[in-house]
Amino acid sequence: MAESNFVDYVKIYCRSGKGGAGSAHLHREKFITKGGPDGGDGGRGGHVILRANRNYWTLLHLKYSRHVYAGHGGSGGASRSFGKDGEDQIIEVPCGTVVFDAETGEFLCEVTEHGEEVVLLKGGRGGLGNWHFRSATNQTPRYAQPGEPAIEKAVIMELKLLADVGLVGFPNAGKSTLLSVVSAAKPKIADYPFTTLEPNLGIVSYRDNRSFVMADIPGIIEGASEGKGLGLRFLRHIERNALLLFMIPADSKDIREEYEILLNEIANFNPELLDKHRVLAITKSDMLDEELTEALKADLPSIPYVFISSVTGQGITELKDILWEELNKEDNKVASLTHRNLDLSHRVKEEDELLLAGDDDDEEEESYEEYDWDE
Ligand SMILES: Nc1nc2c(ncn2[C@@H]2O[C@H](COP(=O)(O)OP(=O)(O)OP(=O)(O)O)[C@@H](O)[C@H]2O)c(=O)[nH]1
Ligand SMILES: [Mg+2]
Repeated sequence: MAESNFVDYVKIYCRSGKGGAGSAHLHREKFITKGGPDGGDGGRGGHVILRANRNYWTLLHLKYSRHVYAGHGGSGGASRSFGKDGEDQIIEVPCGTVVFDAETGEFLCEVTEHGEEVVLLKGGRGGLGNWHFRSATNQTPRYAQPGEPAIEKAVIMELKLLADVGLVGFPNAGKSTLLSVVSAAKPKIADYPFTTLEPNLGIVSYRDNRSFVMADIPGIIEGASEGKGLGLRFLRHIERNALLLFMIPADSKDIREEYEILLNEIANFNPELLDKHRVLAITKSDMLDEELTEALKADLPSIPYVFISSVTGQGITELKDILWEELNKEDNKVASLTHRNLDLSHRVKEEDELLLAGDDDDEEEESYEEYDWDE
């Protein structure tokens, strides 16, 4: 298989900048040999900052930037001159990026709104120059604070697509076909299971220039929660959707049973998914006549439903109406954000270990702890 452009997982080694050292300079002039202390403060070390940018849709641009180093703060100088602040490093990511500690799997932060910024690693504070340490007993202190040390951390970034409607269904149910008729997206469509191997997003335009986002994900089969088929890895992309659209073909052996299986699989992945509003689309309804349609209606799950055909266009407008109505219900305004600690162990590759092992840089340790910054 060709290498995918859809990157929803990267591991990056980040380091903030250390604070610049304060200066211990003593003032000197032609006729003043022992002037007062005039050492300036060190500059702040650069932060590593995460910023959401809606122009990115994947983490592909970060795939090969395995190290991100912010600049160190400059040292303070004579005449109370300040050291320069270290340069911040800004990592631009798509909205919906979640960051975990690569070693512990602990949730660190996430950004959802365009332009939202989070300081991932704080730069070290600059040390105070000796000028600050004058006292009645010591007019010429010869010490100054070192800068605060840098922070280093390997992080894992994961992308959770932000869509309003997530499509849930067995392979071949017609999910991608629907997306292709209601949006400009051009997902691959074929008459065999598992055509879709990675999520597709499409913008569905609705009346009066309104729109919503639909996510087409790979099909789910019974046993997916135990790893069958493509497993449930892609289900995290519907964790934050406001609404789940179940898609079951009209020629399904048993619509109700298929619905129960799907429900069960997603509940195994994350029970919170059951809190979401659900709508059922019976797809490929062009294969039905009126009599069959009525017969099927008699035994459907009790959620809003609509018979659709992506081929003839039957029910598509009605479907959009139902989706829009459900999306805008009072209790459905914000999709709940889940911060579960994902088990990342299966995704850490050997090369990542090598990458981490090679990162020891032997910088001299400064005895920073002696200084109580909060005093
Ligand atoms: N008759 C009919 N066939 C349809 C309709 N929608 C989709 N199909 C056919 O069903 C097959 C599967 O469609 P896809 O859209 O690829 O199905 P999918 O749910 O995305 O499948 P996976 O990606 O494998 O999970 C294709 O051969 C489509 O042409 C429909 O409304 N009517
Ligand atoms: Mg598909």
